[in-house]
Amino acid sequence: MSTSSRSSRKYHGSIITAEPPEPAECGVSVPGLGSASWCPLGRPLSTMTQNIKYLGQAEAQQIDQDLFSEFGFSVDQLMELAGLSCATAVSRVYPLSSLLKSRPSLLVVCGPGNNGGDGLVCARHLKLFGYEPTLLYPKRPSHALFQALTTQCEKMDIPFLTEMPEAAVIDEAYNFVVDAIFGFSFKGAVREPFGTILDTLQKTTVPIASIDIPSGWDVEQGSSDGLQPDLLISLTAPKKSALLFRGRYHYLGGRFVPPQLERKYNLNLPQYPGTDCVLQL
Ligand SMILES: NC(=O)C1=CN([C@@H]2O[C@H](COP(=O)(O)OP(=O)(O)OC[C@H]3O[C@@H](n4cnc5c(N)ncnc54)[C@H](OP(=O)(O)O)[C@@H]3O)[C@@H](O)[C@H]2O)[C@@H](O)CC1
Ligand SMILES: [K+]
Repeated sequence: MSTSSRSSRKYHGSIITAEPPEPAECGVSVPGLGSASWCPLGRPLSTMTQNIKYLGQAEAQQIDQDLFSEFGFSVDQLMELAGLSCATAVSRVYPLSSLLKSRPSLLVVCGPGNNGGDGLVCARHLKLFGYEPTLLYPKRPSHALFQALTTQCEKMDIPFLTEMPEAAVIDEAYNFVVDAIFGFSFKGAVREPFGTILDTLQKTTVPIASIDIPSGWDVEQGSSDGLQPDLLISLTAPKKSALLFRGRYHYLGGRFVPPQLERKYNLNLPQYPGTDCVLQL
């Protein structure tokens, strides 16, 4: 199991990036973010983002409900924006020009809920951005939305695997993995087939980009021996477990929160730059 820490994880044969800066090197002024300060867990927080609210599981689910009921959004509307944010963050962190493998290949692993739906949307946008995603979608809900998202990916010639490859095969074939298995509704011990899938992901050495929450982590408490993604894309607002994230890149996405809802939950969201749909925290 690769429970590598922020500073020790090495990525083999995939991405050209410098080693992440040690925390001491992060405590400097970051262009565009103002001067950084430190949270109790030792992660730098810019003055712009240090008041951002980290959500508990119930609160994240309540906000989700409010968006759909009180504020009148549909799931597919928000999922499209969430998935686009994820594809945008991924392309910023792993630009096509940085990939070492001859093809810009990546694996997207999707779970049975809306986090998996975000993964399907993300894969579709990454394909439009010039990447070559492959999907693994082992447990597909019968809901029409997920069937439509699957059809859209099939029609864009995104291949679907029938089973999870071995870790060594993933390292060989893909530049990185997008983890869209579980989001803020994950609870309890991991059930199959996702236990085996997560075990395999932990053995890979290519970078992992997790959508909303590193899959398998408790939404509030995290998981000290679980997945350690390189990139985390928090959607709407980060969840409490994000305070324990030790990867190199933390982005915020899902720029669809109405100001009235932001005020209701005191989210204190940072201002997205210009028209960007993502923001690096
Ligand atoms: N408002 C927002 O911010 C927006 C949020 N969005 C996204 O939605 C995500 C939340 O989606 P969600 O509520 O569908 O939950 P999520 O975690 O994907 O899946 C839960 C499913 O997983 C399963 N399962 C659970 N525990 C398990 C276990 N231990 N072991 C095995 N399986 C387990 C269980 O399925 P079951 O097994 O019951 O079929 C359950 O139904 C959120 O994180 C964000 O990515 C955007 O799309 C739009 C705007
Ligand atoms: K995830």
